[in-house]
Amino acid sequence: MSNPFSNHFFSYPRKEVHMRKKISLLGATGSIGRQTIDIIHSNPEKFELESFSAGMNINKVREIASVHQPRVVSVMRREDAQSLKTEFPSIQFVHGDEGLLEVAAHTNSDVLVNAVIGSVGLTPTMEAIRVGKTIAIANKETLVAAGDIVMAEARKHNVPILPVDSEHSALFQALNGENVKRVNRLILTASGGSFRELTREDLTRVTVEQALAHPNWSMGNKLTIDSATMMNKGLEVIEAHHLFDMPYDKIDVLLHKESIIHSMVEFEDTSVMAQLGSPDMRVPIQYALTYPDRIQMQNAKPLRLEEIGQLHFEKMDFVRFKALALAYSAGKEGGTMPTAMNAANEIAVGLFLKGTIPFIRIEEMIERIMDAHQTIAHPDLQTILETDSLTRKMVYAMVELII
Ligand SMILES: NC(=O)C1=CN([C@@H]2O[C@H](COP(=O)(O)OP(=O)(O)OC[C@H]3O[C@@H](n4cnc5c(N)ncnc54)[C@H](OP(=O)(O)O)[C@@H]3O)[C@@H](O)[C@H]2O)C=CC1
Ligand SMILES: CC(=O)[C@@H](O)[C@H](O)COP(=O)(O)O
Ligand SMILES: [Mn+2]
Repeated sequence: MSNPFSNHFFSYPRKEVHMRKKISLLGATGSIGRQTIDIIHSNPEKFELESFSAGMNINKVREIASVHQPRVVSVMRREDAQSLKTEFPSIQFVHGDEGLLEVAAHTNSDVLVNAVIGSVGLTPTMEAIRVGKTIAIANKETLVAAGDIVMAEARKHNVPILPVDSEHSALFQALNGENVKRVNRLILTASGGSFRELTREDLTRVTVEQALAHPNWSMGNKLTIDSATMMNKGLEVIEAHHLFDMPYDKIDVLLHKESIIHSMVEFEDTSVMAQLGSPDMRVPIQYALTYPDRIQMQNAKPLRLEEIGQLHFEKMDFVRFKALALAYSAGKEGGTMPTAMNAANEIAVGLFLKGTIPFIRIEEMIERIMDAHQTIAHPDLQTILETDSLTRKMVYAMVELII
């Protein structure tokens, strides 16, 4: 980059958002998806839902479709698409992987909000970048599985990748207008998740229900488990590496149980810029949609530090939170290793949620997959997709052997 103050994130002119943005939304029925719909619904003069995708929650699809009347909707199964078409004849219904591509890239939207869960978000994101859509990315697995390729494609097509994840939105805001060359380190805060007070011995006895009780955030099940294992922070370290082009030795994690400071940037002169707020994902979602402007938040939960009183910080313990150590190691290795780690995590978390494996086995399985994985350096998209698919099969085969 010739001008260090203007990478492709920060080169936008400072102006108010007057245009009514058309939005495509992957994962509309999920936690981020619903909050995105909430923002669109609260600001009809600013945003319009052009197209959306969902998986199996057809009742929620009906609800969103009847209120927003989008042009195109994708669902997972063909039979759902067919029956929805009879209920909403003016909407085009598509399905499956092709449907995700159609919603993400082939409708008349300005912005793709990628809020689907898992690396299934990768191919539609690549396609949306190729046709020049701005990407608001919540779906961290896409960047973990293929960050080098996604960011290179975004640079090639001059497409902004705007962070939605709360920590990355915080870093993005703290870096706004700064010289990224003067950064000492990025400091990602971590709540510690549902089991932050437990020892590793305690973790052998925890239940799915306990794991799903996050202390600060209401999120989808997979992410809530990732937060409890601390793999979420590992995925976020890799996400930050790609989004901000930052080496791993300049990305730290700090335990901060209140989730009020969403992350920080320390500069060479020792100044630290932090972004604070009540835990409310609508704030980073809306910021990604209005950037570089800001608009009022409906039903806001303003931060009142005098009511909170104290904020707490602790050094990260990489022995206790082994999944974070695995993620740093996968990120530093690069190539297909983060792809394999991510795929192993997705399957292992799914197995834990179904009650097939105990909580502590999640990280054990990831470690075994990483030990066995032969990293391919500088993979292309096809190699990434093959690694993802092969790793999933390997995890299932491993489970057959253990149970
Ligand atoms: N929730 C949060 O607060 C935050 C989330 N994120 C990230 O955002 C992403 C979404 O998270 P979250 O909203 O919690 O997830 P949810 O589980 O709540 O929602 C997932 C969405 O993806 C859909 N979906 C699931 N599998 C498929 C599939 N195979 N094909 C098509 N659609 C599918 C679901 O459809 P359906 O329900 O209809 O089956 C649903 O709409 C994740 O990457 C997460 O890490 C990042 C920061 C915060
Ligand atoms: C809200 C959000 O961004 C989540 O990804 C969050 O980071 C989970 O919190 P912890 O992983 O810190 O528990
Ligand atoms: Mn996060």
